[in-house]
Amino acid sequence: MIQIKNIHKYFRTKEKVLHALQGINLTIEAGKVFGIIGRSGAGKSTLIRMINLLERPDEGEVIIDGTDITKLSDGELRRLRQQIGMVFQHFNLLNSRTVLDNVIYPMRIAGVDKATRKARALELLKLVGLEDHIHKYPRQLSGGQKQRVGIARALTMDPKILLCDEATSALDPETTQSVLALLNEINRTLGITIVLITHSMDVIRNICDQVAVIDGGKIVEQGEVVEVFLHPQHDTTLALLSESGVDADGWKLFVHDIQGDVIRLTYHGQAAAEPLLSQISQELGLSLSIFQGAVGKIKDTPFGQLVIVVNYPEGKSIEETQQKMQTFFKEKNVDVEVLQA
Ligand SMILES: Nc1ncnc2c1ncn2[C@@H]1O[C@H](COP(=O)(O)OP(=O)(O)OP(=O)(O)O)[C@@H](O)[C@H]1O
Repeated sequence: MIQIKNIHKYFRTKEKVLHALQGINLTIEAGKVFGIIGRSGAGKSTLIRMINLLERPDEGEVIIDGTDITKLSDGELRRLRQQIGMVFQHFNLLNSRTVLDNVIYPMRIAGVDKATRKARALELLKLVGLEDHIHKYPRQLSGGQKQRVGIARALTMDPKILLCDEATSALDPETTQSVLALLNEINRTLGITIVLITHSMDVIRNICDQVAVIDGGKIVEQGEVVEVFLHPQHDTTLALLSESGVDADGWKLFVHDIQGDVIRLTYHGQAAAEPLLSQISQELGLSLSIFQGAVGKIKDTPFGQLVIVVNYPEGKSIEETQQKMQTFFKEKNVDVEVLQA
């Protein structure tokens, strides 16, 4: 487990002092994929680099499996860093060395014997799907292939933690998907904790279990990805979601044409597979129209979010029908918000 406790970081330049991280607290459970999202300059890189102390905090603690790593000696820190792999946005490969040599390199520095390091490199290059490219040089590879080399290299010392610093930002959408799928597989099969930073909600939605939203050096929202996606609280989260096409307020465009109650239904898991709308409309004689909808997957969880307009049948108590509708959705674990009545 990684615990970041009340971290502060200041950058001092000639002109000013910048308070880049302002009291960050995070708990990252072992074996999870944890995403940190924020805009440019929010403090993401500074924060992720605290986890292997490439950046040192001015205040606060970074505790990994019970040890405050800010208190380690240089030798202890060197050993700890071997357990923390890192993947970079621009791959950071050695251009004059082959793919195989790039992966062997960190093991050579760590003093692993020749036969072991070659066998391990070949095994990892197979894992990332590059067994046919081992004698090529980085310039002969696509962006996605270069990142796969970066990932293989990060895994050489059997790390417990993999830090991904904007690992897919330089890649096109299709290649991004395949690299994220690889990271997902590594997390699942090897049980490695992954911490990634990104400015893309799609990356978070695809592979993260938990997310923290950082803005101006502070965490403004954090939680399970499903919760943060479906019930965002902070303006920054809403803005980031809206930029990635999840616009919770689109229905307002039609507000003047709407007659009836406007209701947002949010559901995930089992409820996504049930014909809830036809069931409730038949049971209570409701007239329902869908004004806005999003259905999809958040990591492995199917979800749906619908904005519907409800008109109640004549001759029955509206309050009673509303009550029955609320009870029905509650029993099905569907969250109901009345947006306009
Ligand atoms: N070594 C440094 N010296 C001075 N200021 C720095 C230094 N490193 C980062 N900063 C400043 O700290 C703030 C946070 O930077 P950081 O790189 O962590 O943000 P980020 O969210 O990763 O941004 P990006 O997405 O653009 O990489 C920024 O205002 C940045 O200019």
